[in-house]
Amino acid sequence: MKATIAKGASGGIVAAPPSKSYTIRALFAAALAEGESRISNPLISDDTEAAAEVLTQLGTKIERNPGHWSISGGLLKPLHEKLNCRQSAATLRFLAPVCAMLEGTSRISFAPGLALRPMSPLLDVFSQMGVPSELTDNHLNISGTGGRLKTNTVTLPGNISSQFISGLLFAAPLVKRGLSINLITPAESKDYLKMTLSCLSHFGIGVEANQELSEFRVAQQSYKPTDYNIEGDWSSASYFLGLGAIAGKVTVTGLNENSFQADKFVLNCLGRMDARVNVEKDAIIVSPSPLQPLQAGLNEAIDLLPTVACLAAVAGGRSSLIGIERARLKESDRVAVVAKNLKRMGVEIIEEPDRLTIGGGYPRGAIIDSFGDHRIAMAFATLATVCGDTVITGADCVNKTYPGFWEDFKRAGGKVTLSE
Ligand SMILES: O=C(O)C1=C[C@@H](OP(=O)(O)O)[C@@H](O)[C@H](O)C1
Ligand SMILES: C=C(OP(=O)(O)O)C(=O)O
Repeated sequence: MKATIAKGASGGIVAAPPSKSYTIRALFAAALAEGESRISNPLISDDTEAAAEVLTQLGTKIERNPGHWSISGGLLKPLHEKLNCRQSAATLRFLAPVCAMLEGTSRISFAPGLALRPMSPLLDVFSQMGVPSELTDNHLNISGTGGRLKTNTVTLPGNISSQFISGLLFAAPLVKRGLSINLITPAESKDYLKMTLSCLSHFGIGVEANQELSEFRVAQQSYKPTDYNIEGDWSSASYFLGLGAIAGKVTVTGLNENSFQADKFVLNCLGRMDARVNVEKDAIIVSPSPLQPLQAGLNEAIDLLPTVACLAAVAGGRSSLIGIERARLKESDRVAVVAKNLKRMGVEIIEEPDRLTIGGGYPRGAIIDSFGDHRIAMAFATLATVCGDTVITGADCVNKTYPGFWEDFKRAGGKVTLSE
């Protein structure tokens, strides 16, 4: 599908969709809790459907009602059909450790693109545990040992993906005599770990963690069923907060100002760029104004790279974004793809392994290759409102986390034509 973007966006009001990361966390916690849990305002997208599907295949009952899902969990057992994580790395990295704690073999599959993303740190942990696993292309077989491990202390790096640690934290309560997790390099994306700890606590799981989030102790314990409301997604909201800053006044509702979500950092970036931001009780209003260049480290809000790079492309000066190397390990090599597409728009850009230097100015219309990456498509749709004459290819990739994006883009006054 192609999205053709015309110049200008008059602005409007957009309700932030529910958080993808919290929806997947709540689904896993509810599936591990024996009894009935209720998840209100779940995100329905390809990633969350993948999580719901694999958990259903393991025995979770999910009843879909208007506005909430009722989850009957607690009795997970591997079947013999493939557990397909699709493109969702969070689903894969949370599912694999849980399957390692079940009795019997789980056969996991995932989209070819996901096979290009790191999994070895988790496989190394399974080897430490004495849990046999076998990864071939986009298939992962795990012979679960029912929580009986060779060791109750495991180590792994913290600077490749926080999802490995989150996945181990979800599985840890199932381990006989509990599990200790020690990071051999400092954790990055720490806010995502805070999201995991917060979700676990809500479902009755206590975790002892040190201040640096480099050591975790989890006793063997049972998840407790509960009700859980999903807050608005700051990553998805970032595109419309940015649109307000560069095109037309946008009001975004449904965001939690005190959220643990990493991408709340977009407010910090907008503020430092002199954007006109007004935070009200249940609304954030951003109005167009000349933007200042930005020097920022994004290693703790890695999904913001496309959004912030596109804002920097219209700032009055040269911006520098560092701490971005992990963005090369996402649905695309986002550093390279952002650089390639900004160059196509005539934006001056220097790409280095862990830094993008962006000369702000006046981007021109171009053909933007999303490389199938939802965050590339959404960020460049925002930028394209300043110049128009832009076609984004593979525009349906937004379905991974934001199926309603193009409708909301129009709601924010954006002018887009979708075609095959
Ligand atoms: O735990 C999560 O829900 C996520 C963690 C982040 O990954 P990393 O920790 O690998 O950076 C982020 O990129 C991803 O979109 C969602
Ligand atoms: C990288 C992302 O998700 P995941 O790692 O779960 O595939 C994302 O949503 O940008």
